[in-house]
Amino acid sequence: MAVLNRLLLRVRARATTTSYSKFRTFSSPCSIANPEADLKASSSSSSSLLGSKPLPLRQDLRHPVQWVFLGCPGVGKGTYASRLSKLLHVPHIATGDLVRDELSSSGPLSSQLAEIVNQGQLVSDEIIINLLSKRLEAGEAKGESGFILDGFPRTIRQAEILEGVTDIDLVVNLKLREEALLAKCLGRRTCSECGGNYNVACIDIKGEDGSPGMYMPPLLPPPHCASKLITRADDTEEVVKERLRIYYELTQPVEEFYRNRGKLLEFDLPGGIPESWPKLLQALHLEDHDDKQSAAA
Ligand SMILES: Nc1ncnc2c1ncn2[C@@H]1O[C@H](COP(=O)(O)OP(=O)(O)O)[C@@H](O)[C@H]1O
Repeated sequence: MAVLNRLLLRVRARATTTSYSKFRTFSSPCSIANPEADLKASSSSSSSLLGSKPLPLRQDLRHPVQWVFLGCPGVGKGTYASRLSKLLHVPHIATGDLVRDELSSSGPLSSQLAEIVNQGQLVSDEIIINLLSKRLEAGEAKGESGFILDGFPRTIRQAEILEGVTDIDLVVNLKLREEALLAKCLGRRTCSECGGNYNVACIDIKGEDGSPGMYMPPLLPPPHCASKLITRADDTEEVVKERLRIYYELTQPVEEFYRNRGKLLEFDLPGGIPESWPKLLQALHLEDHDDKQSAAA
């Protein structure tokens, strides 16, 4: 990660340069252990890797992973990325959190960011790379290595920048039925004291015309958080719809970018956390991982 950060800093310094290919200087320490076995395993799960290259799964977990989580607003990227980061002992770096931290500070960017974020727009690549570099720098000082990125890259340009500075091992594309996304965003709550994330939405989609139903129970806060819940300013119906529109326009092409490189793992969430978590672990070949209970805590 130290190298990634140094390279991102160089990108930051040259934010106006259009070609980033010159920053491609090293490859990931992670290796593919058994792509053929992985191909078989994945064809029997709810996930699929549609790229032309062998599956980049079952990597050597003695090395820290370098993963990216993609998915629409409300799909649960933060929830699953954070659980996996505990399991794999790598930092979960969510650019949305970095933006919100900056927003709540009295820093010079704060009011400029508020306007952009509260309209559901993306902030500039320059600002995001700046925030990401700072976060990586701080992590490096603490001895962090590897990462699970959530919310970055969000545009083809960001994906090209990232591809130019490091080797991403795997991109997990979380997918959830469209009907559930808006409700999930509108139901999101955070405890203003402990930062715990909850969801008060109860998703109950009835199966019809051969399509299966889906039930996602609310994730309710414990009593000591219940009176301290806050809602994100950008989780209003109008803004969520705009964020979804922007996702389809600017971020969905990033799926194709990684699919073409054989790095994309498509994972359809079958329901709530109790149903989805074990299946996700299975798709990632982590079902036997020693620490999986602690990650769920
Ligand atoms: N990689 C990024 N590029 C540009 N803007 C970003 C990026 N990551 C986060 N943001 C800004 O932060 C906001 C919140 O991000 P996030 O929490 O990831 O939202 P979501 O729930 O829509 O996935 C985004 O709507 C956007 O304004």
